[in-house]
Amino acid sequence: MDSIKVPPQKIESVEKVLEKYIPEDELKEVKRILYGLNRGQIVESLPIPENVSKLAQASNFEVVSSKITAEPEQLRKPRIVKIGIIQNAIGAPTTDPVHDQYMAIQNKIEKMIDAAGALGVNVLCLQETWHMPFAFCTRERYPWVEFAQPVDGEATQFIQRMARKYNMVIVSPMLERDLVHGSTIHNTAVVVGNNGNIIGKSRKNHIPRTGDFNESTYYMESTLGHPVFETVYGKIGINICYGRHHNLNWLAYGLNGSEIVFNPSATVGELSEPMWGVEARNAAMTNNYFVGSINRVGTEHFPNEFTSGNGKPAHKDFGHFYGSSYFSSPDNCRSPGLSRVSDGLNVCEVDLNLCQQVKDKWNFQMTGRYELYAQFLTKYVDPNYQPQIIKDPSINQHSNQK
Ligand SMILES: NC(=O)NCCC(=O)O
Repeated sequence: MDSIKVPPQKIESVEKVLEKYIPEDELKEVKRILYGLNRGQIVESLPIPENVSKLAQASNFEVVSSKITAEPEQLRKPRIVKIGIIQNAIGAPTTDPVHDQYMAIQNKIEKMIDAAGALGVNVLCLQETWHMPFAFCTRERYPWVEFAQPVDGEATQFIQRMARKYNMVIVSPMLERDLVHGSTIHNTAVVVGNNGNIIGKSRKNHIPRTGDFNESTYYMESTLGHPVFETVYGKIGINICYGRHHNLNWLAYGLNGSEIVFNPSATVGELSEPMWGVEARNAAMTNNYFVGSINRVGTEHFPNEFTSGNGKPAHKDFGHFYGSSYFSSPDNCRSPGLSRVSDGLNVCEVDLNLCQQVKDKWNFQMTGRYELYAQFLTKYVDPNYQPQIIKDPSINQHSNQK
């Protein structure tokens, strides 16, 4: 299909390139340096059962599975949770009728959730506004706003059915139309409990104003704070896409008690790919929770040209969404990633006890000096704030330093 074609020169993943060219013994060392160790070992990859492989092959998506463990404790049992993340291309051209496009994506997602169910996934998160193309580049209202749905609309009802079917908590990032507040639109994540109940919603805290990411044409920043959802499988926060560039945003989800933070995203190679493997890992390490980073995949072509005031010629696509969804662990290691070019399900079995164990080892919360920063930020947001700069008095005494 034209709208999701991937140019042949695109590499499938950095990992595949490393595995192809680096000899086995050196590869282990390269992986240790780049991906870290979990309790002294490279993160263990788990085999994919045949029924899941067959399903994935038939529906053309990749499945990756791994395991991150914690030390056994005397007083607490292990808290083993299987976390899943799904990345996908759109399912139909952006010129098709809105509801056909939605159904094409839902049909793909259903098979991937079936695979997650077969793997025993407990908590699953989909990509940012999973039920539509990421059309915000266009700044056109119609038909794109027609993809927006109320929190309890068709997309959520589908997710609720799947949650019940597999006893799974599912985070469903979607374009929400808030019927109670002037039918405004929001970039939202709905958290559906394992009984199919809607536990609540979180919204995107930071809206990008960069490149083609013209989302502020459609919706404003969240006013819901940093909610953390206590589910039967652990405490979950959702830091939607561009929020990953904001360290205080990650911090707040951590201070509210998250054990898993999802970062459902839509981002393109030219803009952010070197940041992708760094930001979430840093957040997991410094806040001592697991992070599931999800990026959509493929190139989405839109019918009309658009520009974004950045000097680029008018164009009809964002560029390539590079997928590469992966997990970061509180102990500095990370899981293997999904491909840069195809749909995929990444599953990681974790022991949530690791969060507390790493907190006790590094003491970042104890040494955090939050009162210092609270005072600083209070002063900083005062319009009369003066930056605390101590200038070298000798600077202007030298004629060559003006
Ligand atoms: N979806 C979104 O917020 N994208 C912004 C680009 C980025 O943060 O990489």
